[in-house]
Amino acid sequence: MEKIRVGILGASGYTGADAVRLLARHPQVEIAALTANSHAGKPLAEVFPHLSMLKLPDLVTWEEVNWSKLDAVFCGLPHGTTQEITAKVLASNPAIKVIDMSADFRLRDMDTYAEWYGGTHRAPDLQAEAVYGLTEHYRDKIAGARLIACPGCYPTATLLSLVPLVKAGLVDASEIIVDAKSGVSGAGRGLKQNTLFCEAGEGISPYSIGKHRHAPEIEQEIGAAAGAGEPIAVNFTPHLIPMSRGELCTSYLRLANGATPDDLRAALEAAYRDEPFMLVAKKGVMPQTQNVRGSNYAQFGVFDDRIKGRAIVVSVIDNLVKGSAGQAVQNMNVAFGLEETSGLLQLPMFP
Ligand SMILES: NC(=O)C1=CN([C@@H]2O[C@H](COP(=O)(O)OP(=O)(O)OC[C@H]3O[C@@H](n4cnc5c(N)ncnc54)[C@H](OP(=O)(O)O)[C@@H]3O)[C@@H](O)[C@H]2O)C=CC1
Ligand SMILES: CC(=O)N[C@@H](CCC(=O)OP(=O)(O)O)C(=O)O
Repeated sequence: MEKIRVGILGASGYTGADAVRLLARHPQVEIAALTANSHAGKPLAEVFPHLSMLKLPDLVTWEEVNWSKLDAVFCGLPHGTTQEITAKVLASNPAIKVIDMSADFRLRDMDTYAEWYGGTHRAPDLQAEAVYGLTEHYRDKIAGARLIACPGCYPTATLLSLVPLVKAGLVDASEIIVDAKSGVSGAGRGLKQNTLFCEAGEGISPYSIGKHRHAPEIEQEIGAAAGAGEPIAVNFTPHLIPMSRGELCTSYLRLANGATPDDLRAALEAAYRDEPFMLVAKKGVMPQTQNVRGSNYAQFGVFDDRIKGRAIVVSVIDNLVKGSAGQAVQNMNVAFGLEETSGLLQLPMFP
């Protein structure tokens, strides 16, 4: 079988670089193009010395890429920039499969997109075409898709733990509280004051309280799991914590239809029995980010709440792997009919 020729847009960023790291060892992939913005013209090894052992094309601007020579494109670009670039890529080569790691194509409702991303979408036809790339729950659609919108890292961690519970009617979808923590790489490589060592180290800080753009994304998918007409409300608060990668989301849930926390754990075990990357912790075992660091695994734990009728679910992922580049590679594998775990079986790094 001929190798899939892949281009990675935004290879000088964190998600792009992690896509390079994974795809460089993928047996069915050839990395044929890498793009950057301010770093265009450099070898990737100059930006990321940890990848210096790889033979790779130099970084170029996306305008310099010959799309006719590619089969798949991974986009690790800032949201807002991806929609126009994707429209040009697909106009130039309609056969390319685009696997987008940005937020540009995740929200299906145009008004919701405009409200949370500050304006009208500039490629509405593509937004309508895009398939939400939460692999474990949209595998059939991803298999036939040309444009895959990979979920945000927080929605990935949250939805993987909650969708099976909502689908089974075990929790009240109108009262979900998600308390989320992310390592600093979640904010990208660009310089931002709050991610400086002096400001992010030695402390933990919430941000976007009550108004983070991942809340409507999580609600969209909880709504899809609950079914039309069901009331949905997700309270979502993210925090920045001083570690480079990893994400932990704690969901506080009201039980429904007489369910117990043990029923929730059993539902997750049943939903994910045959899933290669989903780990449901045994009763009493605490999920922690170190258990999945550097890997495409997600781990979930279900706990009793002291308060009757409630339960607490904890999920962990690596934001740059299952939360972006790894899930993107998993989606490419599904879209091209490859073994879904291909290139993704690295074990977590510990300590
Ligand atoms: N970090 C994370 O954990 C996650 C991020 N995401 C999403 O993935 C996308 C990329 O994130 P991340 O890798 O963290 O971001 P980074 O800031 O680390 O990287 C952004 C990349 O985009 C390039 N770029 C910036 N502006 C432009 C432009 N106008 N035109 C073309 N290229 C441009 C940069 O090039 P250069 O450096 O050369 O200027 C760089 O390669 C974002 O949409 C983010 O929201 C999704 C899930 C998780
Ligand atoms: C720590 C941090 O800043 N995280 C980012 C989320 C990163 C991500 O997965 O989301 P998108 O792909 O939607 O950007 C944030 O809260 O905006």
